[in-house]
Amino acid sequence: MPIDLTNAQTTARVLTEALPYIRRFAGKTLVVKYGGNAMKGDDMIASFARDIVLMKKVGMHPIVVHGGGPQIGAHLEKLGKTSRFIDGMRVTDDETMDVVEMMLGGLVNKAIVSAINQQGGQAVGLSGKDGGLIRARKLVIAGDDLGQVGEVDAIDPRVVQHLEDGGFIPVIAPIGVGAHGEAYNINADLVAGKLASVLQAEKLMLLTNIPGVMDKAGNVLTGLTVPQVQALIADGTIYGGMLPKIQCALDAVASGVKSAVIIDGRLDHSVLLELFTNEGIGTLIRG
Ligand SMILES: Nc1ncnc2c1ncn2[C@@H]1O[C@H](COP(=O)(O)OP(=O)(O)O)[C@@H](O)[C@H]1O
Ligand SMILES: CC(=O)N[C@@H](CCC(=O)OP(=O)(O)O)C(=O)O
Repeated sequence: MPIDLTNAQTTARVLTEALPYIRRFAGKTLVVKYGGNAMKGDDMIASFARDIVLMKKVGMHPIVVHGGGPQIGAHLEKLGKTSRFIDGMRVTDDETMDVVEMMLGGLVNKAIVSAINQQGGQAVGLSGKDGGLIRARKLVIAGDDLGQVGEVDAIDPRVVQHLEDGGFIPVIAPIGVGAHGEAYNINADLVAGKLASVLQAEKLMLLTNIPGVMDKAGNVLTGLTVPQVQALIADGTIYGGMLPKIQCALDAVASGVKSAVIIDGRLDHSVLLELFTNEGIGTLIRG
């Protein structure tokens, strides 16, 4: 339900409710993964950017990791190429890798950087190649060759920490660099999860195009423990693109990230509603 901030009483209530959360997260790093399905159109990106800038202004350290799967797909289509996916990963030949690098490192990254700067923030766009941020190796799945699809080998967070210290908001495209300087296409959820672990982030927020993890009847499961997630995977309630996402969330909380949340990034102010209200939104996973 949208909040009516033209009403003074509502505004006062919202601010009173938000204050303890602002204090709690001040000075803390939060990794926000912005999925390609939640960035459909300038208004959605502007709303996301407003939330990120507000986080920064009240003293948090948001770090954005973005996807762009649909945007890559649309461009490949223009070139007459259709993608094949194995376990949610786009099989990436050399030509596809060029498009991934152009779309993620270029167009999508700069659209987010620009939107944040428009809202009064100071964003800096990076790919995993910059400052040696993401070292990657080829992802090997038994029986299949995914081409230039990578997995994270190591993260060197220094460039991100320098940007944080300087008051900038890092915006990271999920491209890794291999031992010989070659580019790898990495699922953005994987990068966000690993970065959150390495930075020991307070929270990992995964913004997608569904209201949260749902049960078989379509109800959003607002809170999940690790054993509950395992049961939902085992009985097939969680499948497809949700599998790598939930796995990243589990890995992150297992490695010390306080919590991970899967929320609907298409909602106006989804990030603020999750962070600053008692109920929050989406599905929260704790260790
Ligand atoms: N139990 C579940 N609850 C919600 N979504 C699920 C579930 N199991 C599978 N999914 C699928 O996972 C999708 C989200 O993953 P994905 O499309 O990869 O997101 P993104 O592109 O934002 O990373 C949902 O749109 C839905 O189709
Ligand atoms: C290997 C692999 O599949 N990489 C993804 C990278 C982008 C991504 O993860 O984007 P979303 O978060 O919007 O899905 C791809 O090529 O689509």
